[in-house]
Amino acid sequence: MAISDLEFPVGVVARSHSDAQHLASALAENVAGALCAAIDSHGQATLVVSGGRSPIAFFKALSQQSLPWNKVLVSLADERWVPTSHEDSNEALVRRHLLQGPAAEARLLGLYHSAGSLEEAAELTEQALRGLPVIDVLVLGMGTDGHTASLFPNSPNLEEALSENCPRRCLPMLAPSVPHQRLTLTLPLLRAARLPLLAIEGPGKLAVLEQALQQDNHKNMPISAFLRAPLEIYWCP
Ligand SMILES: O=C(O)[C@H](O)[C@@H](O)[C@H](O)[C@H](O)COP(=O)(O)O
Repeated sequence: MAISDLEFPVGVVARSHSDAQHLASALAENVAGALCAAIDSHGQATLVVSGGRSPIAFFKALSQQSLPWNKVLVSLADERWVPTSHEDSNEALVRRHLLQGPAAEARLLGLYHSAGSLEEAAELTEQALRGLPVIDVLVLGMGTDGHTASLFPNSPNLEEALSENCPRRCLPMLAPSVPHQRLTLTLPLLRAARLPLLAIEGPGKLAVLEQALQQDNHKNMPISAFLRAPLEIYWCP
């Protein structure tokens, strides 16, 4: 099966790439172009990316793009509630693979805060995110359970985080995989992105995407809350 076999809502564009490196290069060029357009339009650009393993090639390709990186603010769709020195930290991943070379000049608004509890940390992140402009470019990933960001099925707070009028920008979440404690941006903030992109790889995730399209159940497969216009999907076998 290929992504061209799937039926998407109007306004959702899905493209297949020959392999992970070609996907990463195409995604990096598209994101760089959108960041430049945002800077031309309103003087700065806000990029929100996801963590995990898949984005590393994309981060490396994007970091080498020539653009006014000093006018770019980078933040995260979610974070593991671990110190930024921890190997599982998404902030550390972004600093290690994206904020290098030309992109080292970008500013980073991380989500991690040390606190007595995950809930207290989420409150601190909520305050910090009050300064986040409208997201110009959002790059989401997807897990094989249909989660995106840290919007995990069956997680406490999921219903609130997926609410269209959720008053919070950030909520604490629990993941089935370690590190269990997470911080996630919520649906209204993510959905307000001017250019939302989804990057997934492999036949397994394509099957999950097909299931999410068929079920259209945000609680069971949170990714389905984002399978709507405008969305560009990048996939490779
Ligand atoms: O913190 C994270 O892990 C990500 O933000 C998460 O939402 C990721 O996008 C998916 O879990 C896919 O991860 P992989 O790219 O590693 O499959």
